[in-house]
Amino acid sequence: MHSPTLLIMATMLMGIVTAVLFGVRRYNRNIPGLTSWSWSYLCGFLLCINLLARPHSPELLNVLINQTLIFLTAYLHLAGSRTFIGKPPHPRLLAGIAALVVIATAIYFTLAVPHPGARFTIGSLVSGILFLLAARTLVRGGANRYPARYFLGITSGVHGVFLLIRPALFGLEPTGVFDAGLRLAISQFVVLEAIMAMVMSAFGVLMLINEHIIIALKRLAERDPLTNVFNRRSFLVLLDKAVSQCQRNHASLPVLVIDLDHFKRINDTWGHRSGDSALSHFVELAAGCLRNSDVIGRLGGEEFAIFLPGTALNDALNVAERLRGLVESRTVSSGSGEIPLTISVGIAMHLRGEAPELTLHRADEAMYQAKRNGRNRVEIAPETITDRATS
Ligand SMILES: Nc1nc2c(ncn2[C@@H]2O[C@H](COP(=O)(O)OP(=O)(O)OP(=O)(O)O)[C@@H](O)[C@H]2O)c(=O)[nH]1
Repeated sequence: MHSPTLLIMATMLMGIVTAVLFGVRRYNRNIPGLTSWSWSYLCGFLLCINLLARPHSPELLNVLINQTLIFLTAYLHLAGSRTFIGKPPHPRLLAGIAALVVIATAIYFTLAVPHPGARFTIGSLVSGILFLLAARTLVRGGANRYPARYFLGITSGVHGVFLLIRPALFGLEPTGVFDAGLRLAISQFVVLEAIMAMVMSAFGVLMLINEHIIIALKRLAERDPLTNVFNRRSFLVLLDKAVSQCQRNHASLPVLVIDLDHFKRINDTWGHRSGDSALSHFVELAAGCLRNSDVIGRLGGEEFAIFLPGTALNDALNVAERLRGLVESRTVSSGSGEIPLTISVGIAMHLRGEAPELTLHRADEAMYQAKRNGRNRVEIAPETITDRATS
């Protein structure tokens, strides 16, 4: 294909992808990495325009813009990938030094020792390394819940490797008609590869954004926004599953219902914000007492529930007592002062064949019994439901 046509095609594609990414970013500013990726594509788009303008602009200016944009495209791709994975950006000083080396060598190989091949090689090597670093970040990254990071990682890696080896392709100096033709074919392949890498990376970025939005929506639907534990609906779904599993494995399943004592008084005395802090404080303490397999949820207001799969009644009682003691011993730090807090806990063991809601109900009854018996205590539910007396 005609080289300028290829370049025009690349410019148009780059422009479209840049516009799409900036459009997505406008409505999703909290997606990590998206800002850097959008700017990376913008730099790629400007790079294409600069290449198109090469015959009509002063050489040094064109070369400087070119090398800077090549560096920025790759560096911002790396920065976006690191941010998305949750890593801090690379030290600015290091990035600044790398950029200076690229620009200084561009000036040197334009004014002092004119050598387009050397400029091309340095630009390719630096951006190749940056793309490989981005690939490593994405593939190794800790965010296992985003499968698309492998796609973007592999795409970045393949492009990075190609950037490293492509200067060697141009080492085939044209000495005759055949070599000149080969050289043209290689240049066209370089542009085609860049287009392919750009389109694939854009797919990868958009797939990652999609996965991020789906996970965020799922989280919103499943979690309590204040304490980040499961909401009532999700807790009941998980309890249902745990009941089936424990019945299959003949394992015990204690359910705890926990209520913060005199919570209204905390709100009335220290303010609603302090009440919110007390809720988060309790969840933090509870999380420290639980195993990975234990599940905590907020049933509503100041009432929480926990189930402990495979735990015997005595051990569940120990966990509940430990939590009760911990909450009693640690005041809630709020802007208005140190707030004392206690909890009342009810424990019910799931009975074979019993509906999960009924187990939860018996634990709730036991919790109310704890309230009636003076609060700041743990009660175990009988195996049958008693009528609730007023607290
Ligand atoms: N700050 C805050 N308060 C809440 C939230 N949800 C419910 N509440 C308040 O929690 C209080 C619960 O009060 P009550 O049901 O009377 O219970 P209590 O004061 O804890 O009394 P006992 O349970 O009998 O110890 C109410 O004042 C609710 O407005 C919340 O998300 N944040």
